[in-house]
Amino acid sequence: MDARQMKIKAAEAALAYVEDGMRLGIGTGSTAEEFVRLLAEKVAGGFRIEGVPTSERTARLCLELGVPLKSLDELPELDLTVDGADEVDRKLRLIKGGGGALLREKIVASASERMIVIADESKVVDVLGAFKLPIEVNPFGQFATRIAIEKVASRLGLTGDIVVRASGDGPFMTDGGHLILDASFGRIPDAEALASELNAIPGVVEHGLFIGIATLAIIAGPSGARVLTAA
Ligand SMILES: O=C(CO)[C@H](O)[C@H](O)COP(=O)(O)O
Repeated sequence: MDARQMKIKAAEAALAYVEDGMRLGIGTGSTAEEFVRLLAEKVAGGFRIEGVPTSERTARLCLELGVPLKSLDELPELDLTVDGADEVDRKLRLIKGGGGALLREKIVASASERMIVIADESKVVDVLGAFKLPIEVNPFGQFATRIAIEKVASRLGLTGDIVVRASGDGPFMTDGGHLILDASFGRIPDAEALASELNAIPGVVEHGLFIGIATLAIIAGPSGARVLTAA
């Protein structure tokens, strides 16, 4: 089974949790896009859902494939969000934001009763942090914000480069008009402490640590999909 087939397997398994009439948060990234494709087939067959996309990219795909969309303001309470992740640990703590959509992803998932993560085995880790932690920051005062992040990291014993994410010739801009700083901290032994320290920095809009948000993960490997619940 190749990488794409594993993503499809995880997406298929997640679809079994989606019920007719649900208000559904729809994630961003290549795994979430497999989910959108499968969902679109069900919708074409008469299945009714109302979707809230977590990015402009996902919104475009949904519209192209006929998945009905609403804004989060129209549907501020959702039944379920299905989304990918860059890392997931055994307590279902996540790093997200590889696709730069972490702010909307976190808002949508937090407005949902449940969040199901879909991923392949390569995303499961013992300790978060091998994937660079995306931190979304306001462009205003970005250097001051970076210094504040470095100070917080150093207090927690974390070091490593913090780099502005690029896109083409310029910086990558999120759907909300912010920058992403990718922090190469390596292993993050206390994700809760880092999350709350980052939340306290005014220029930090959001960060990619999702703690206490995911309720279930569907992890696909070469022999099929398995369900991961918080240890
Ligand atoms: O957080 C995300 C986007 O902001 C994605 O869900 C994450 O990057 C995983 O993407 P993929 O399924 O392509 O590996």
